[in-house]
Amino acid sequence: MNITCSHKMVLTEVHKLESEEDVAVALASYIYKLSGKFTASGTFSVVLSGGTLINTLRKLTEHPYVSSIRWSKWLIFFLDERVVPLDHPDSNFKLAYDGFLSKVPIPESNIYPIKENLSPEEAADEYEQRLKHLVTKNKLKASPATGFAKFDLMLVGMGPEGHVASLFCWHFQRFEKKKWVTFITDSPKPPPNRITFTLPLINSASHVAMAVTGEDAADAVKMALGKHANDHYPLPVQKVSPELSLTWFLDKEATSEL
Ligand SMILES: O=C1O[C@H](COP(=O)(O)O)[C@@H](O)[C@H](O)[C@H]1O
Repeated sequence: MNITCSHKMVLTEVHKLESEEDVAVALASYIYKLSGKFTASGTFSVVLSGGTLINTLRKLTEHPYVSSIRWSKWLIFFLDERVVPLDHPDSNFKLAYDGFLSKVPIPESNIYPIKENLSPEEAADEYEQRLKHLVTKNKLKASPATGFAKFDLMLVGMGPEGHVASLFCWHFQRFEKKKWVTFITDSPKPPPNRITFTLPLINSASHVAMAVTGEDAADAVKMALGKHANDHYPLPVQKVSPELSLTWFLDKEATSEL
């Protein structure tokens, strides 16, 4: 494991693990410990990405975690979402529900999917307003440093070209500075219509765990963590810098180019 500190004093840990199974085991243990810390005194706000991350969470649905985590204190949000009905095969909510949320006792009222039947722009605005309302009602913390909502933990996956959430390399959404949630109608990865947390919102979180597995991710992992990381036009993943800690969970294939 490597440990470094950036100029923002973000603790960065890199766990290079043997297999995807080892990543799932290590990620569950990490989440369990953080959950214990936050739920001892309040709620635990968790943001889920879609993609392979959801399957990597599978150990949480098994013994010993399923019966020992204080699930009733969890609040669930979505890092990005495809603008499709919630029961559509492309929906990140459906993926998360089928693979994770339906298997653990988180109260339905603590889960915050996007609203259906809105345009991408309307859906992004609606989600942002809902987050702001939750901050006003003290159901979500706010970052004193940025004023954005401060989620306790974001669980983030990465696409093979280094995208995180629905922030893609050659798309302007990655440079958004003011909005909390924005939208895209020409996503290079289908489906085209999506909403996404912006980098300032992502970087206001306390903790981010990056779970990245498989050979397809190796080039982007090299760009993000290798000696010759591209500082001139960094990949979206290289701009992830939460307030307290950034923890990478990688399998052997994902680190094969390091
Ligand atoms: O489209 C998306 O892609 C990313 C990465 O997915 P993966 O399958 O390569 O892990 C995902 O994190 C994001 O939530 C999703 O909408």
